[in-house]
Amino acid sequence: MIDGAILVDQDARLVWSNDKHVWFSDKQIAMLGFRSPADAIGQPVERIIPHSRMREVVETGRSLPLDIMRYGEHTLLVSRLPLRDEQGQVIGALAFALKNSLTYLRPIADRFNKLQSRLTRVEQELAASRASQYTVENLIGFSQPMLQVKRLVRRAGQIRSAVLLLGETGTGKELVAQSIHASSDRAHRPFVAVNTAAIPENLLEAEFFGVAPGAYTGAARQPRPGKFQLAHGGTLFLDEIGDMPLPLQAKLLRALQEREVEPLGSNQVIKVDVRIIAATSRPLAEMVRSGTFRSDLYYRLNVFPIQLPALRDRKDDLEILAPLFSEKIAISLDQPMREFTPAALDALRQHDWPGNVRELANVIEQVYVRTEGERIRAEDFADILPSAAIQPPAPPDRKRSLNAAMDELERALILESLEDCRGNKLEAARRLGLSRTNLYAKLRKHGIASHSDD
Ligand SMILES: Nc1ncnc2c1ncn2[C@@H]1O[C@H](COP(=O)(O)OP(=O)(O)OP(=O)(O)O)[C@@H](O)[C@H]1O
Repeated sequence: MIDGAILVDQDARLVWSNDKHVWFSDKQIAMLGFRSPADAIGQPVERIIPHSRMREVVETGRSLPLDIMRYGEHTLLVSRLPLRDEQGQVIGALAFALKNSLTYLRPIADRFNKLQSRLTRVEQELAASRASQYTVENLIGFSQPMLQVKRLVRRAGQIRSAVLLLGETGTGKELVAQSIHASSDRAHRPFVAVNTAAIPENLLEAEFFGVAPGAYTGAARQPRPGKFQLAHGGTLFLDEIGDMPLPLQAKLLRALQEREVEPLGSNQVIKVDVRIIAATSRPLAEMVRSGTFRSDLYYRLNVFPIQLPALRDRKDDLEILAPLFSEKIAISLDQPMREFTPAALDALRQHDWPGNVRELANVIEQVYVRTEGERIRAEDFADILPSAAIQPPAPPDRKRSLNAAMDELERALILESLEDCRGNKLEAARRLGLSRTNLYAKLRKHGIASHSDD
């Protein structure tokens, strides 16, 4: 009866899978550089099945007995169960999948598909809407920093306190805010986002608190609700909170403390019940010290902070993010999907990604638009990524000896490799094509400090 079954250990690493592989295609396995599905054993489950919820099962100990999910072209009915030892400790989890080809599942699958298309229609109608579109499964990544973010997101969904999201531009702050809302008990209520930096200062107050009818010349006769009123019962996402002018910070603090707002031109207050998620890419704590951000508002918002990692600090995630964006972009451009050559993935790892995941998506889109070919190769990034690694090496200083130039290049390559492998010398040696002993000798030769003995 079972079309797919997998077993993971308590760290959500794949321990076993049956030989039907409904969750992943041969193509996917090849893309990850594996020779056969057996090579996937021991890998974090999200590396093979990016949207997997098995980690949630091992981390929470709760089963997800009935879930309908789409994997590639299949609609699967998935049951996930935690496995416990005699003391009741979770030691892993088991998942079974049934394809909808089974006749007796047809009615449920048909109903699901019908509901799904109805949902897609409604979602399209609500495109500019107040419902959040993303859940924690849309947060892609299995690196340690990202797994920690997912844990905090789930935790934030269970509490009602304010959340402060800190992270560089493009690290997924809005995506995380939507995921928190979607996993909270306010999920069926509005999610309203307001970007402080995008609104002219003189309009901010009206935007936040609304306008009473006839409040000023030209104001409409109907009252105009502010974002607080629109988010009533749900979540208000205050993006770029660090850009909020000081006078408005005082008014915002008052609204949060009193749980009421006063629309512009009105002398009446309106009760509001909103959960606040604020975000900024600015150093808010420093701004408090320099007096450009109110400390009382900061403490009010900083109840449950979540720091989103920069992409350069979780480069392992590139290998799943890049193919996922490639697939998304191929679909949106109506082109066949292009896989990455290993050298192309390596080129992505060399880049520092100041614009983070948003930049990655843009870069891949540019490759699709500017280049041709079945696969994405390292050369395709030549005019797009300013990374030194993909540029031709700088012309040598003719006055130096060949030996000095070679030494300098060797030192730079070793340092770069160590940085990419986060100091893991065994891995760095493998990438450089050196034996471990040889690498150690070169570290000594170049005076590169050896901090760890991995
Ligand atoms: N972990 C992730 N998994 C999948 N997609 C991601 C992830 N992080 C970011 N993205 C994608 O990157 C883009 C930028 O994300 P988002 O707008 O949430 O970033 P942000 O931190 O709010 O940026 P800004 O500070 O510039 O507003 C979006 O398309 C989002 O879907």
